[in-house]
Amino acid sequence: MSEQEQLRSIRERIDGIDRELMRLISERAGCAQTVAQIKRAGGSGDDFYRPEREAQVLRQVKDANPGPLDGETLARLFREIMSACLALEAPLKVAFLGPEGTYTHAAVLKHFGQDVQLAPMASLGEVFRDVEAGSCPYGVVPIENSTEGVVNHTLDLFVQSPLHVCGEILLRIHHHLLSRETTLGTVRRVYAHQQALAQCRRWLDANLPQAERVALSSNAEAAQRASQEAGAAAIAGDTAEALYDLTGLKRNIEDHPDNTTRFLVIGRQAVIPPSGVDKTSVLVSTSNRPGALHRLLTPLAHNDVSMSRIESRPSRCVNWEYVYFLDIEGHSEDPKVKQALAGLRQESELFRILGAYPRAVL
Ligand SMILES: C=C(O[C@@H]1C=C(C(=O)O)C=C[C@H]1O)C(=O)O
Repeated sequence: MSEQEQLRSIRERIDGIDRELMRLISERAGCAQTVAQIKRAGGSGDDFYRPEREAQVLRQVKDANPGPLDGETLARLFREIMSACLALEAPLKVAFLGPEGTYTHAAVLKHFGQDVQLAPMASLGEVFRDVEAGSCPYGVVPIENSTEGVVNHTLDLFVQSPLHVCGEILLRIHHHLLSRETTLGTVRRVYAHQQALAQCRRWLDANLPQAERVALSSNAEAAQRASQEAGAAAIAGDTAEALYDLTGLKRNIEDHPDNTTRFLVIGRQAVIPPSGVDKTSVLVSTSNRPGALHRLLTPLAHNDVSMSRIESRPSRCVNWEYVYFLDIEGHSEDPKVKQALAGLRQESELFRILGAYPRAVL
């Protein structure tokens, strides 16, 4: 067979597979519509999103992946199929720290897929308020970065808010130097969010020591300025690069190659049913007595429950008193975790389960 004949034959096979895929995806979408009818009849209101079920579907895809695509890639494709199916049941609107082009925007798309409705907000406080008021059922906020640490403002907002954590998103952060300029030599000013400036500090010191660094409220705003100003560059990611039509003067300038930001999905739903691989976040406080923190954490050790994170913040009520944010492996309804939480509750003055939710799959 000639090369042309071989290609024609294999492309006919691909066409056949695509028709079959189309039929199967449409059949799947029809099932999602039936699910919507059942949920409506059961009085679920308009919130059809089920984080635990979506996490299970994505995990099954990764576990059963026959190759040659890697599990992550296959799961991303299924992420988009589910996003389209959910949009058919009822459109899902998500508030996030805007404007469009921020890393939080990228996190929203990674977690909810392209069919989500975007509601960009001007500040973290507005994201919380919008979800509290019910304008959006869910919101997405940054909580910590592997290089720069915790986002204190988000933690403080949780203390005041009745909202819960419904999910987490891990996003590898790649920073690019974007500009209208074509060489580093003509860049006199670099705009970025203060976190991005910090995450690229060493690269900037080595490659643009003379350029002025200007912190702005978001990387997207930085990209917008760089697109309008001669001699300016911005540090931002892929989403901003495409949106503001800038060229990447230098790509991946983050000082740590595994630079990752963790985001939380916030919502009004108190506890998400167990997905099988979950986390629980709690907010506790204790009096300022010797051994208080030790006593607080003892129930976790006694019940063999791992804590993956602890952060402290000033209580803002009494000087030198602190509230603690704990992330625990497992779901608040798992027997071991339930017992550990009961012990923790007894030892603490303030105790609130912020949420139990699926661990990030993608
Ligand atoms: C179809 C459902 O509704 C939504 C869509 C899902 C999907 O397409 O697989 C999964 C969970 C829900 O967010 C369901 O609850 O099963």
